[in-house]
Amino acid sequence: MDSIPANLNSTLSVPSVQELSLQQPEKVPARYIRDHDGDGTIGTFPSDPSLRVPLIDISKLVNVETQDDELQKLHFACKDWGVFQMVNHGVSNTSLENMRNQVQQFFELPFQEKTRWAQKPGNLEGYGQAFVTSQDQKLDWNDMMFLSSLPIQNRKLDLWPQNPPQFRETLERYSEDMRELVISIVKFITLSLGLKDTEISENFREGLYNIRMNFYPPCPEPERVLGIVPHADNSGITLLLDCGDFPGLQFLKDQKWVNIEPIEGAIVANIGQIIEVMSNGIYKAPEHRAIVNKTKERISIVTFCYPSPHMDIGPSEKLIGEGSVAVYKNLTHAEYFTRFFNRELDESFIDSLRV
Ligand SMILES: O=C(O)CCC(=O)C(=O)O
Ligand SMILES: [Fe+2]
Repeated sequence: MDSIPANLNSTLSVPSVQELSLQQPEKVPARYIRDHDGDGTIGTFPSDPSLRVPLIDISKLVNVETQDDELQKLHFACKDWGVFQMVNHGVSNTSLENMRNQVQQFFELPFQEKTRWAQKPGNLEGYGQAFVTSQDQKLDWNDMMFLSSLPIQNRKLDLWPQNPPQFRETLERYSEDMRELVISIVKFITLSLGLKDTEISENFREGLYNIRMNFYPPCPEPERVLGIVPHADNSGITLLLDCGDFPGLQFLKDQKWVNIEPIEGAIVANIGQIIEVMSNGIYKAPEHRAIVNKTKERISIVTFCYPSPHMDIGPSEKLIGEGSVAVYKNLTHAEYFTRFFNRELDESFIDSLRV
Protein backbone atom coordinates (compact mmCIF):
# COMPACT_ATOMS: atom_id res chain seq x y z
CA MET A 1 0.00 0.00 0.00
CA ASP A 2 1.34 3.41 -0.96
CA SER A 3 1.87 5.96 1.74
CA ILE A 4 -0.06 9.24 1.55
CA PRO A 5 2.25 12.07 0.51
CA ALA A 6 2.73 14.76 3.12
CA ASN A 7 2.43 17.47 0.50
CA LEU A 8 2.54 17.96 -3.25
CA ASN A 9 6.28 17.51 -3.47
CA SER A 10 5.67 13.78 -3.51
CA THR A 11 3.37 11.55 -5.42
CA LEU A 12 1.63 8.18 -5.17
CA SER A 13 2.84 5.63 -7.65
CA VAL A 14 0.35 4.80 -10.39
CA PRO A 15 0.59 2.47 -13.41
CA SER A 16 2.70 3.44 -16.42
CA VAL A 17 0.48 4.84 -19.17
CA GLN A 18 2.99 3.67 -21.75
CA GLU A 19 2.60 0.07 -20.52
CA LEU A 20 -1.17 0.46 -20.52
CA SER A 21 -1.11 1.78 -24.08
CA LEU A 22 1.07 -1.13 -25.24
CA GLN A 23 -1.78 -3.49 -24.35
CA GLN A 24 -3.85 -1.66 -27.00
CA PRO A 25 -7.03 -1.30 -24.96
CA GLU A 26 -10.15 -0.35 -26.91
CA LYS A 27 -11.34 1.93 -24.15
CA VAL A 28 -9.68 4.21 -21.66
CA PRO A 29 -9.90 3.16 -17.98
CA ALA A 30 -12.30 5.33 -15.97
CA ARG A 31 -9.52 6.95 -13.95
CA TYR A 32 -8.26 8.81 -17.02
CA ILE A 33 -11.60 10.03 -18.36
CA ARG A 34 -12.14 13.79 -18.35
CA ASP A 35 -14.21 14.41 -21.45
CA HIS A 36 -13.31 17.57 -23.32
CA ASP A 37 -14.40 16.76 -26.88
CA GLY A 38 -17.06 19.50 -26.67
CA ASP A 39 -14.36 22.16 -27.05
CA GLY A 40 -13.32 20.77 -30.46
CA THR A 41 -9.62 21.15 -29.83
CA ILE A 42 -8.13 17.89 -31.07
CA GLY A 43 -8.27 19.15 -34.72
CA THR A 44 -5.66 21.09 -36.59
CA PHE A 45 -3.48 24.16 -36.26
CA PRO A 46 -5.06 27.62 -36.52
CA SER A 47 -5.03 28.90 -40.11
CA ASP A 48 -5.76 32.47 -39.02
CA PRO A 49 -2.30 34.02 -38.35
CA SER A 50 -3.72 36.23 -35.57
CA LEU A 51 -4.60 33.04 -33.71
CA ARG A 52 -1.07 31.66 -33.89
CA VAL A 53 1.23 32.02 -30.95
CA PRO A 54 3.69 34.91 -31.63
CA LEU A 55 7.04 34.12 -33.20
CA ILE A 56 10.07 35.95 -31.80
CA ASP A 57 13.34 36.08 -33.70
CA ILE A 58 16.03 36.25 -31.02
CA SER A 59 18.68 37.36 -33.53
CA LYS A 60 16.55 40.49 -34.14
CA LEU A 61 16.52 41.24 -30.41
CA VAL A 62 20.29 41.01 -30.33
CA ASN A 63 20.81 43.27 -33.35
CA VAL A 64 20.58 46.97 -32.30
CA GLU A 65 19.03 47.93 -35.63
CA THR A 66 16.06 45.59 -35.29
CA GLN A 67 15.85 45.46 -31.51
CA ASP A 68 13.16 48.09 -30.91
CA ASP A 69 10.63 46.52 -33.27
CA GLU A 70 11.24 43.02 -31.96
CA LEU A 71 11.00 44.26 -28.35
CA GLN A 72 7.55 45.65 -29.17
CA LYS A 73 6.53 42.23 -30.49
CA LEU A 74 7.95 40.59 -27.39
CA HIS A 75 6.03 42.97 -25.13
CA PHE A 76 2.72 42.11 -26.79
CA ALA A 77 3.56 38.41 -26.83
CA CYS A 78 4.18 38.46 -23.07
CA LYS A 79 1.18 40.69 -22.30
CA ASP A 80 -1.45 39.19 -24.59
CA TRP A 81 -0.34 35.55 -24.76
CA GLY A 82 2.25 34.84 -22.07
CA VAL A 83 3.87 32.50 -24.58
CA PHE A 84 5.91 32.75 -27.78
CA GLN A 85 7.97 30.55 -30.06
CA MET A 86 11.62 31.44 -30.52
CA VAL A 87 13.70 31.01 -33.66
CA ASN A 88 17.37 31.89 -34.21
CA HIS A 89 17.82 31.46 -30.47
CA GLY A 90 21.44 30.34 -30.64
CA VAL A 91 21.05 26.84 -29.19
CA SER A 92 22.61 24.42 -31.67
CA ASN A 93 20.48 21.95 -33.56
CA THR A 94 22.90 19.28 -32.40
CA SER A 95 22.09 19.94 -28.76
CA LEU A 96 18.33 19.85 -29.45
CA GLU A 97 18.59 16.74 -31.63
CA ASN A 98 20.78 14.89 -29.16
CA MET A 99 18.42 15.66 -26.31
CA ARG A 100 15.41 14.56 -28.29
CA ASN A 101 17.11 11.29 -29.27
CA GLN A 102 18.27 10.46 -25.77
CA VAL A 103 14.84 11.03 -24.26
CA GLN A 104 13.21 8.96 -27.00
CA GLN A 105 15.68 6.13 -26.43
CA PHE A 106 15.08 6.28 -22.69
CA PHE A 107 11.32 5.88 -23.04
CA GLU A 108 11.82 3.07 -25.58
CA LEU A 109 13.67 0.98 -22.98
CA PRO A 110 11.80 -1.96 -21.42
CA PHE A 111 9.69 -0.88 -18.45
CA GLN A 112 11.79 -2.80 -15.92
CA GLU A 113 14.92 -1.06 -17.11
CA LYS A 114 13.33 2.39 -16.77
CA THR A 115 12.29 1.63 -13.21
CA ARG A 116 15.98 1.56 -12.24
CA TRP A 117 15.51 5.34 -12.08
CA ALA A 118 11.96 5.38 -10.68
CA GLN A 119 10.71 8.05 -8.26
CA LYS A 120 11.30 7.21 -4.61
CA PRO A 121 8.67 7.76 -1.91
CA GLY A 122 8.56 11.39 -0.82
CA ASN A 123 10.13 12.83 -3.96
CA LEU A 124 8.97 13.87 -7.42
CA GLU A 125 12.30 13.33 -9.15
CA GLY A 126 12.85 10.30 -11.33
CA TYR A 127 10.70 8.20 -13.65
CA GLY A 128 6.97 8.14 -12.88
CA GLN A 129 4.07 10.60 -12.74
CA ALA A 130 3.48 13.96 -11.06
CA PHE A 131 1.11 15.15 -8.36
CA VAL A 132 -0.97 12.06 -7.64
CA THR A 133 -2.14 12.59 -4.09
CA SER A 134 -5.12 10.27 -3.74
CA GLN A 135 -6.14 6.90 -5.11
CA ASP A 136 -9.29 8.34 -6.71
CA GLN A 137 -7.70 11.37 -8.38
CA LYS A 138 -8.15 11.56 -12.18
CA LEU A 139 -4.92 10.79 -14.00
CA ASP A 140 -3.05 12.40 -16.88
CA TRP A 141 -2.27 10.32 -19.99
CA ASN A 142 1.42 10.86 -19.36
CA ASP A 143 4.57 9.24 -18.05
CA MET A 144 7.51 11.45 -17.20
CA MET A 145 11.08 11.70 -16.12
CA PHE A 146 11.75 14.66 -13.83
CA LEU A 147 15.27 15.73 -12.86
CA SER A 148 16.83 18.70 -11.19
CA SER A 149 19.85 19.62 -13.30
CA LEU A 150 21.30 22.93 -12.10
CA PRO A 151 22.98 23.90 -9.88
CA ILE A 152 25.13 20.78 -10.06
CA GLN A 153 24.94 20.16 -6.31
CA ASN A 154 21.14 19.69 -6.63
CA ARG A 155 21.54 16.66 -8.90
CA LYS A 156 20.36 13.33 -7.58
CA LEU A 157 22.63 11.29 -9.79
CA ASP A 158 21.16 7.98 -8.65
CA LEU A 159 18.04 9.03 -10.59
CA TRP A 160 19.93 10.10 -13.73
CA PRO A 161 19.64 7.34 -16.35
CA GLN A 162 22.84 5.63 -17.46
CA ASN A 163 20.93 4.03 -20.29
CA PRO A 164 21.05 5.24 -23.05
CA PRO A 165 24.75 5.79 -22.34
CA GLN A 166 24.90 9.39 -23.59
CA PHE A 167 21.87 10.50 -21.57
CA ARG A 168 23.70 12.17 -18.70
CA GLU A 169 26.17 14.21 -20.69
CA THR A 170 23.48 15.23 -23.17
CA LEU A 171 21.21 16.48 -20.40
CA GLU A 172 24.12 18.30 -18.80
CA ARG A 173 24.92 20.12 -22.03
CA TYR A 174 21.25 20.82 -22.77
CA SER A 175 20.62 22.38 -19.38
CA GLU A 176 23.65 24.67 -19.78
CA ASP A 177 22.21 25.74 -23.13
CA MET A 178 18.80 26.41 -21.57
CA ARG A 179 20.45 28.49 -18.85
CA GLU A 180 22.28 30.69 -21.38
CA LEU A 181 19.13 31.10 -23.42
CA VAL A 182 16.93 32.03 -20.50
CA ILE A 183 19.39 34.63 -19.17
CA SER A 184 19.22 36.31 -22.55
CA ILE A 185 15.41 36.11 -22.88
CA VAL A 186 14.81 37.40 -19.37
CA LYS A 187 17.09 40.32 -20.17
CA PHE A 188 14.86 41.17 -23.15
CA ILE A 189 11.65 40.53 -21.23
CA THR A 190 12.69 42.94 -18.48
CA LEU A 191 13.77 45.46 -21.14
CA SER A 192 10.36 45.20 -22.75
CA LEU A 193 8.89 45.96 -19.30
CA GLY A 194 11.00 49.13 -19.26
CA LEU A 195 13.53 47.79 -16.71
CA LYS A 196 16.98 48.73 -17.95
CA ASP A 197 19.13 46.92 -15.39
CA THR A 198 19.98 43.24 -15.58
CA GLU A 199 19.40 42.33 -11.94
CA ILE A 200 16.59 39.87 -12.65
CA SER A 201 18.23 38.22 -15.67
CA GLU A 202 21.58 37.90 -13.87
CA ASN A 203 19.80 36.09 -11.07
CA PHE A 204 19.04 33.29 -13.52
CA ARG A 205 22.79 32.58 -13.73
CA GLU A 206 22.67 31.12 -10.23
CA GLY A 207 19.16 29.83 -10.84
CA LEU A 208 17.50 26.43 -10.53
CA TYR A 209 16.83 24.33 -13.63
CA ASN A 210 14.48 21.36 -13.44
CA ILE A 211 13.77 19.29 -16.50
CA ARG A 212 10.59 17.35 -17.10
CA MET A 213 10.57 14.91 -20.00
CA ASN A 214 7.00 14.03 -20.92
CA PHE A 215 5.94 10.92 -22.80
CA TYR A 216 2.37 10.78 -24.10
CA PRO A 217 1.56 7.35 -25.56
CA PRO A 218 -1.13 6.88 -28.23
CA CYS A 219 -4.62 6.77 -26.73
CA PRO A 220 -7.68 4.89 -28.06
CA GLU A 221 -10.02 7.77 -27.05
CA PRO A 222 -7.95 10.99 -27.18
CA GLU A 223 -10.99 13.24 -26.86
CA ARG A 224 -11.74 11.74 -23.43
CA VAL A 225 -8.36 12.23 -21.71
CA LEU A 226 -5.76 14.95 -21.14
CA GLY A 227 -2.01 14.50 -21.42
CA ILE A 228 -1.58 17.20 -18.79
CA VAL A 229 -4.45 18.91 -17.03
CA PRO A 230 -4.71 22.74 -17.46
CA HIS A 231 -2.17 24.57 -15.31
CA ALA A 232 0.17 27.54 -15.22
CA ASP A 233 3.86 26.93 -14.42
CA ASN A 234 5.35 28.03 -11.09
CA SER A 235 8.69 28.78 -12.80
CA GLY A 236 10.24 32.07 -13.82
CA ILE A 237 10.26 31.03 -17.47
CA THR A 238 9.55 27.63 -19.00
CA LEU A 239 11.36 26.51 -22.15
CA LEU A 240 9.72 23.70 -24.09
CA LEU A 241 11.04 21.53 -26.88
CA ASP A 242 8.11 19.93 -28.69
CA CYS A 243 9.19 16.69 -30.33
CA GLY A 244 5.84 16.05 -32.06
CA ASP A 245 4.55 17.25 -35.41
CA PHE A 246 0.84 17.26 -34.58
CA PRO A 247 -1.32 19.17 -32.06
CA GLY A 248 -0.28 18.46 -28.48
CA LEU A 249 0.46 21.62 -26.53
CA GLN A 250 -2.41 24.11 -26.13
CA PHE A 251 -2.58 27.56 -24.55
CA LEU A 252 -5.72 29.30 -23.35
CA LYS A 253 -6.19 32.55 -25.28
CA ASP A 254 -9.38 34.60 -24.91
CA GLN A 255 -11.12 31.59 -23.32
CA LYS A 256 -10.24 29.29 -26.25
CA TRP A 257 -7.65 26.52 -26.43
CA VAL A 258 -5.17 27.25 -29.22
CA ASN A 259 -2.94 24.50 -30.63
CA ILE A 260 0.74 25.35 -30.84
CA GLU A 261 2.22 24.25 -34.16
CA PRO A 262 5.70 22.80 -33.62
CA ILE A 263 8.34 24.49 -35.79
CA GLU A 264 11.51 22.57 -36.53
CA GLY A 265 14.35 23.95 -34.39
CA ALA A 266 12.10 26.38 -32.46
CA ILE A 267 11.74 26.52 -28.69
CA VAL A 268 8.52 27.56 -26.95
CA ALA A 269 8.93 29.99 -24.03
CA ASN A 270 6.16 30.76 -21.60
CA ILE A 271 5.95 33.15 -18.67
CA GLY A 272 5.88 31.42 -15.29
CA GLN A 273 4.25 32.67 -12.13
CA ILE A 274 7.50 34.13 -10.76
CA ILE A 275 7.83 36.52 -13.72
CA GLU A 276 4.10 37.24 -13.46
CA VAL A 277 4.71 38.36 -9.86
CA MET A 278 7.92 40.27 -10.67
CA SER A 279 6.17 42.11 -13.52
CA ASN A 280 3.39 42.98 -11.04
CA GLY A 281 0.89 41.17 -13.25
CA ILE A 282 1.70 43.06 -16.47
CA TYR A 283 2.79 39.73 -17.94
CA LYS A 284 0.68 36.68 -17.12
CA ALA A 285 1.61 33.03 -16.67
CA PRO A 286 -0.76 31.42 -19.18
CA GLU A 287 -2.91 28.35 -18.64
CA HIS A 288 -1.86 25.49 -20.86
CA ARG A 289 -2.44 21.76 -21.20
CA ALA A 290 -1.50 18.83 -23.40
CA ILE A 291 -3.81 16.71 -25.52
CA VAL A 292 -2.91 13.33 -26.97
CA ASN A 293 -3.21 11.46 -30.24
CA LYS A 294 -4.98 8.28 -31.30
CA THR A 295 -2.08 6.71 -33.17
CA LYS A 296 1.08 8.67 -32.39
CA GLU A 297 3.15 9.05 -29.27
CA ARG A 298 4.54 12.48 -28.39
CA ILE A 299 7.53 13.64 -26.35
CA SER A 300 8.09 17.12 -24.92
CA ILE A 301 11.16 18.27 -23.01
CA VAL A 302 10.35 21.03 -20.58
CA THR A 303 12.88 23.13 -18.66
CA PHE A 304 11.54 25.03 -15.66
CA CYS A 305 13.89 27.96 -15.05
CA TYR A 306 13.94 29.69 -11.64
CA PRO A 307 16.00 32.67 -10.48
CA SER A 308 18.56 32.29 -7.70
CA PRO A 309 17.12 31.16 -4.34
CA HIS A 310 18.72 34.31 -2.91
CA MET A 311 16.35 36.52 -4.85
CA ASP A 312 13.03 37.48 -3.26
CA ILE A 313 9.92 36.89 -5.32
CA GLY A 314 7.86 40.08 -5.44
CA PRO A 315 6.92 42.89 -7.83
CA SER A 316 9.94 44.78 -9.14
CA GLU A 317 10.25 47.99 -7.14
CA LYS A 318 10.72 49.95 -10.32
CA LEU A 319 7.23 48.98 -11.47
CA ILE A 320 5.43 50.18 -8.38
CA GLY A 321 4.95 53.75 -7.16
CA GLU A 322 3.73 56.64 -9.33
CA GLY A 323 0.19 55.42 -9.43
CA SER A 324 0.73 51.64 -9.52
CA VAL A 325 0.46 49.61 -6.37
CA ALA A 326 1.90 46.17 -5.73
CA VAL A 327 -0.60 43.52 -6.77
CA TYR A 328 1.45 40.64 -5.37
CA LYS A 329 3.15 39.98 -2.05
CA ASN A 330 6.88 39.88 -1.60
CA LEU A 331 8.06 36.40 -0.56
CA THR A 332 11.39 34.73 -0.08
CA HIS A 333 12.17 31.85 -2.42
CA ALA A 334 11.58 29.41 0.46
CA GLU A 335 8.21 30.96 1.34
CA TYR A 336 7.13 30.80 -2.30
CA PHE A 337 7.88 27.07 -2.55
CA THR A 338 6.43 26.24 0.84
CA ARG A 339 3.19 27.83 -0.29
CA PHE A 340 3.31 26.05 -3.63
CA PHE A 341 3.85 22.59 -2.20
CA ASN A 342 1.26 23.02 0.54
CA ARG A 343 -1.50 24.46 -1.62
CA GLU A 344 -4.78 22.66 -2.24
CA LEU A 345 -4.88 21.21 -5.76
CA ASP A 346 -8.18 22.98 -6.50
CA GLU A 347 -7.02 26.40 -5.28
CA SER A 348 -5.50 29.05 -7.55
CA PHE A 349 -1.85 29.37 -6.55
CA ILE A 350 -1.40 32.77 -8.20
CA ASP A 351 -4.46 34.15 -6.37
CA SER A 352 -2.93 33.09 -3.08
CA LEU A 353 0.06 35.35 -3.89
CA ARG A 354 -2.04 38.48 -4.27
CA VAL A 355 -1.81 41.30 -1.73
O1 LIG B 1 3.92 18.53 -23.13
C1 LIG B 1 3.54 19.67 -23.25
O2 LIG B 1 3.44 20.20 -24.35
C2 LIG B 1 3.16 20.47 -22.02
C3 LIG B 1 3.99 20.13 -20.82
C4 LIG B 1 3.80 21.05 -19.66
O3 LIG B 1 3.03 21.97 -19.70
C5 LIG B 1 4.57 20.82 -18.42
O4 LIG B 1 5.30 19.80 -18.33
O5 LIG B 1 4.47 21.68 -17.51
FE1 LIG C 1 3.42 23.40 -18.06
